[in-house]
Amino acid sequence: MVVTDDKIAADAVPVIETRLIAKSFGHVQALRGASLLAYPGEVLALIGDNGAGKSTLSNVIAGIHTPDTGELYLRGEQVTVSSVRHARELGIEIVYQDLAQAPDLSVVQNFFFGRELLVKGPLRLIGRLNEAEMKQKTIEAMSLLGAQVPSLTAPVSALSGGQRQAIAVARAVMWATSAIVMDEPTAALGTKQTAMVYDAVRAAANRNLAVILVSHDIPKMLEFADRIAIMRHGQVVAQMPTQGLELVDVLTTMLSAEGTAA
Ligand SMILES: Nc1ncnc2c1ncn2[C@@H]1O[C@H](COP(=O)(O)OP(=O)(O)OP(=O)(O)O)[C@@H](O)[C@H]1O
Repeated sequence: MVVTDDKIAADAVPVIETRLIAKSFGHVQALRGASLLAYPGEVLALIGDNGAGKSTLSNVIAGIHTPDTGELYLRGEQVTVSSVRHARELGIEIVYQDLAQAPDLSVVQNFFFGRELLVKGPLRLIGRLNEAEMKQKTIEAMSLLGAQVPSLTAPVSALSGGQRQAIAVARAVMWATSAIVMDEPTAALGTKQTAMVYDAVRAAANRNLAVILVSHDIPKMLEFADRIAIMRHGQVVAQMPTQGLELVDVLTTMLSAEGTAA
């Protein structure tokens, strides 16, 4: 079931579309024909019971897993995403729940990890990092999201979980040009820190990225997300706008949708 949303123009092209993606791990069929649409400027919550396939589908979009069958489309063009690096080249970033960052590196170094800017200019400077420009770009990205940290040069291990996660979101926003996939980005956080990350997520969507947000917090997703996609047994069984949607509707759909794919 796909319920159309008034906010999405009828001719809008999804940033991300998965069509009938299947993925098995040994004998476990994690995805059995998962079809999902994510549009620019929206937060799409991906919900479902444990083992429904949310992380696997996210990981396929982010290039971590290669699907066995099925297709992935980026702005209407079919793509084969061969690695996380390739996904990044296509403008798709992933933010993990485990605050995956290099703890001993600074905020700036984490922002530019693997993508360091080098000084341009005379031969004697070749190979040197352009620390001033990297710092400036980091400040811009953080302020864009309203994220604040005590120091950009201290190791990230010295920061709170919320600050680190806000950095991870800001970093993804800085590099993403199409979509950000977030797998339970607030799972390890307290209330205040969670609010900080949600603010950063909304700011990302406001920059016209599609944000696919895996979450177990259905009430929060009903309030926060623009649309919700429900997964069950490796399929997306419903996608609908959250406006006017009640928790009971979602739970009913989750329970009654067995065997029907979107
Ligand atoms: N790397 C893997 N190796 C083997 N089985 C896996 C692997 N990743 C996922 N699975 C299995 O695939 C199924 C779907 O898992 P997935 O993590 O995608 O579900 P999920 O909806 O994200 O669950 P949860 O909410 O518990 O995180 C599960 O049965 C899981 O055990």
